[in-house]
Amino acid sequence: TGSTQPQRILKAVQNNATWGDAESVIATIDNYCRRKEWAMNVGDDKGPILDSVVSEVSPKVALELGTYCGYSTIRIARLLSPGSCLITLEFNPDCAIIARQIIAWAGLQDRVQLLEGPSKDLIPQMKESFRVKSFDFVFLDHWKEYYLPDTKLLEECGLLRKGTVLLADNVICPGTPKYLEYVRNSPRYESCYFKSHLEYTKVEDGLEKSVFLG
Ligand SMILES: O=C(CSCCNC(=O)c1cc(-c2ccc(F)cc2)cc(O)c1O)c1ccc(O)c(O)c1
Ligand SMILES: [Mg+2]
Repeated sequence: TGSTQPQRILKAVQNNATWGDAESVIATIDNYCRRKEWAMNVGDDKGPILDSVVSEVSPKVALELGTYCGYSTIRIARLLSPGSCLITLEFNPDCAIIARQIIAWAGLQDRVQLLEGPSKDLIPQMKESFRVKSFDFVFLDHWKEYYLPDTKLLEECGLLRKGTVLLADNVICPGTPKYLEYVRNSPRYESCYFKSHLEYTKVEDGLEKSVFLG
């Protein structure tokens, strides 16, 4: 029984990053995944685009779908102003265990709430159980075929407001054709594409930014 990839990423962080230093955690994970083993983090090519959108929105309440090891969780949380919070949903308990430790290593546990379970079950609980009025920013990075149903669920649950920004990873690779078609053709969204590359590779990928118009 060998180690899992999330366990190896955590070990790299514990061995190389500075406790409480989010930048060193991000750099450590990028170096590890570029040199040792590829992993599905948003990475250091798409990451700065994510950073610029988060900084522009400066959300008070943000949502991430798909935590994995917490790499993009940390990229987002390190840019939040005090008093703001990021809720991140992960369905895989083994990933959640690792992500909590990596988020803590970065010193960001006070701004992040990691919830375990399927997004389709957790999203309808946001208002009552987690006292969310609406989200200012949503980062979609979970199962690619769930982007569209979960976006519709967020709309139906009244969790999007005029101006909410959705940012979707992997719209080219692996691809999210149904989601793209929806946000690019719906009169309720203003969408634009940021061309980049699949993490740690030269393959094309990109982020789609979609503003909910209400
Ligand atoms: O995959 C999942 C479901 S959630 C992750 C969704 N994200 C992706 O699938 C995802 C995939 C790719 C990608 C993969 C192979 C390629 F050849 C090219 C691209 C890139 C990304 O940036 C992504 O975000 C999951 C299942 C069981 C578990 O045990 C668990 O830990 C995770
Ligand atoms: Mg991704």
